[in-house]
Amino acid sequence: MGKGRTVMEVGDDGVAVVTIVNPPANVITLDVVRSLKGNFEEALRRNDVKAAVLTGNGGIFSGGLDLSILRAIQKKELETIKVLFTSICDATDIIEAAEKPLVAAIDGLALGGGFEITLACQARISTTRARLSLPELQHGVIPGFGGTQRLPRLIGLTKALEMILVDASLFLLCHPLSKAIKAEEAHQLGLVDAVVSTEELLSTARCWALDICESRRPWDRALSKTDRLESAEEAREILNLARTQAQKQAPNLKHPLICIDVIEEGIVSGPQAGLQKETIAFQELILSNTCKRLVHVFFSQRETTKIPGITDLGLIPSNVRKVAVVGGGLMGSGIATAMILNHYPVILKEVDKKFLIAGIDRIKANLQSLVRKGKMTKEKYEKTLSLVTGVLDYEIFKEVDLQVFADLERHCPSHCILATNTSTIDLTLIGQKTNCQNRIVGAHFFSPAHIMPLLEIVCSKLTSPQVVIDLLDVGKKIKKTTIVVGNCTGFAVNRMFFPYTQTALLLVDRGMDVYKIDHACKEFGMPVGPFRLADLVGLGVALATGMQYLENFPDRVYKSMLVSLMIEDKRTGEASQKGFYKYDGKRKAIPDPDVMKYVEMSRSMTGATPDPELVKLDDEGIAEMVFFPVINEACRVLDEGIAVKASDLDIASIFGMGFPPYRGGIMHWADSVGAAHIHGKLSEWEVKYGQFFRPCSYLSERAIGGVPLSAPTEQAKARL
Ligand SMILES: C[C@H](O)CC(=O)SCCNC(=O)CCNC(=O)[C@H](O)C(C)(C)COP(=O)(O)OP(=O)(O)OC[C@H]1O[C@@H](n2cnc3c(N)ncnc32)[C@H](O)[C@@H]1OP(=O)(O)O
Repeated sequence: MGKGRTVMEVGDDGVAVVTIVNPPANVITLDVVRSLKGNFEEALRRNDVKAAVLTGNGGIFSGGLDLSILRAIQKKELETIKVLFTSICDATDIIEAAEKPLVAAIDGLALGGGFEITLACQARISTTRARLSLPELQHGVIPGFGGTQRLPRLIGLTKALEMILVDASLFLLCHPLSKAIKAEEAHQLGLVDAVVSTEELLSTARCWALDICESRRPWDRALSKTDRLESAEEAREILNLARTQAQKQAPNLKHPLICIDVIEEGIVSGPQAGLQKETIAFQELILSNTCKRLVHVFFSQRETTKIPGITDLGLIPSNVRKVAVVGGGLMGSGIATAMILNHYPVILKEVDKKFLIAGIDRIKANLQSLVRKGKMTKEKYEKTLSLVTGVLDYEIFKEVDLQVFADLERHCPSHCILATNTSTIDLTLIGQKTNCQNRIVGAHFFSPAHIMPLLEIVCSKLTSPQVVIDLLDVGKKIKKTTIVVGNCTGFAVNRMFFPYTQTALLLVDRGMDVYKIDHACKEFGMPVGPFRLADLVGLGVALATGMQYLENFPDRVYKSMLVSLMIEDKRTGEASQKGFYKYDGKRKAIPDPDVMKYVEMSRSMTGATPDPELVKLDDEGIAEMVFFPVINEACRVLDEGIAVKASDLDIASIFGMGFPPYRGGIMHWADSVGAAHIHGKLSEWEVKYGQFFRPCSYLSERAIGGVPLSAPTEQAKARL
């Protein structure tokens, strides 16, 4: 938080090069800002300095403001907020008002506050690998170092909004770089003045700075520019459209709307008024629950790869170079696509030619969809597809480093990792007939595997730490968020997911409307409700998973007949165009009154009587009933040691289940609601509706002891 610095070197040409040094990401801390300000003041004072260049050390310009500053402010550990803003405003004011030009030399990433500082410079030169982005909204804040005012003035309102707002329903799950502008595009937009090689970066920036100084190039001050701004009327229309979109995409979030108001203020009342409003809004937003939860998500996501007893052993990842995928069905082809998209050559093995062609066709379809969406060029398509080799035998398996399981021990080299994508089957059973249990690991992808961001790495007690390290490395290279979990039926994500549908089925048997439940879950922030989800994955899969759970956790499975009855009548979900909804062939889900027929049959078969109290529940009440059993199961997962820490379950729930990130993840949200309240409700429902709701001992003990559900076990024990 308080580390990092800038260093200044003055050359014989009269150019001072100021470099941000704060590895690994050159984040902006108070020390960096103070040092930056000190360097500029010195450069302005010195007679031997005519101009300055600002750059970052080690191939990255800056990863933006140090997010732990936000966390410290939220925990009230620090009174830095005013100091920080005064310093940064002073620094950008100095840059912008200076009589000596400052040119930004950008190599690699320039994100958030780091990028915003470059906008106050008189010019920006970048390398070809530069990527510029304003990911602040992903953290529940808005650009706070002048970005809301300078960016629209440099590239126009439409493009600036595109960069700042992203798709509000998706941005919370996106990688901060997913909407980053690449060097070439930045150049076309006029955001970057020249794109050069890494070797030429500093020399070009120095010359550019001197050229400005000697009036051979224009002296651009972003805040005084108006030529790229739309007319007042056009601006109003664009901003209103942005508001409508933001509200539609993320109705539970306020900060995208606040951001639009701040931008508008600058256009209506001028840049100084805009800057002032930006500072006030930024400071208020830091203390919002949304920001607190999203910052928690940022750090929790990075914590998932820190696993005691595995990642602290000093092991170095082996270089996995080639992957074999056995089976080209939906999952296999998705996994193969995820691999080739990230440059891994893949051998796809099938049992016969027909299946092999079908598997390759699925991969082609996955890639073609990216081409259609403009995310991949035709040339890249051919190159990517050429990384797949289809085979019908094991001849070339001797070359592979990682294969997605069958009992192939004898066909693969002795270092090969054998990874299974099973979502339920016990790993030790899978490896029973091999002599390499230490190389057997679960690589649980979520469908569609090339799109869903989570990879659950499942270890048995026999899996070697090296294998986990290697798979974590592959996971990072294929851009997945990874969580490492223990071995049990359903692992972490599916175990938490199961009660989601189960409670919904129970509620329907007790009188509630199918669509009311889905609606309440969507209002809560889930991408789809439990019934729409069941249609998506297929009712057959939902039933089979139910059977697995019945076998393994019979005490907490609610035995509804609804899904079986619908399957019997060939209502199997979206694939058959009817399930809990009817489908119009264009993926639109339409509520179907016919579903009531099955609901009534199910109610009479299970002997469940509608409960008038339940029928009256509002959206919030329904969400509690659906999610408290999910929390209960998450507590069991933690208690059994399947997950290492509560924050891993937060990440698993967000990236695997679609739990709204702005609620901080399942355990973080649970603690905000309070263990005592959750425990009280579950106990009440247990009495009314049966043992399905019985709170587990972990939850009961913590509720009684007043210990947060996400507190580490030792802390909990110490306090109990
Ligand atoms: C006032 C302003 O408008 C407000 C802001 O600037 S808000 C901040 C905007 N910046 C961002 O959102 C960028 C956040 N960072 C990232 O997206 C990614 O870390 C990155 C793309 C920079 C690098 O990714 P990658 O190479 O995969 O490395 P990653 O593991 O994520 O980060 C390396 C380390 O830097 C830390 N880090 C990176 N950016 C950070 C940031 N902005 N604040 C604090 N720590 C940060 C990470 O926590 C990690 O630390 P660790 O090794 O102790 O876990």
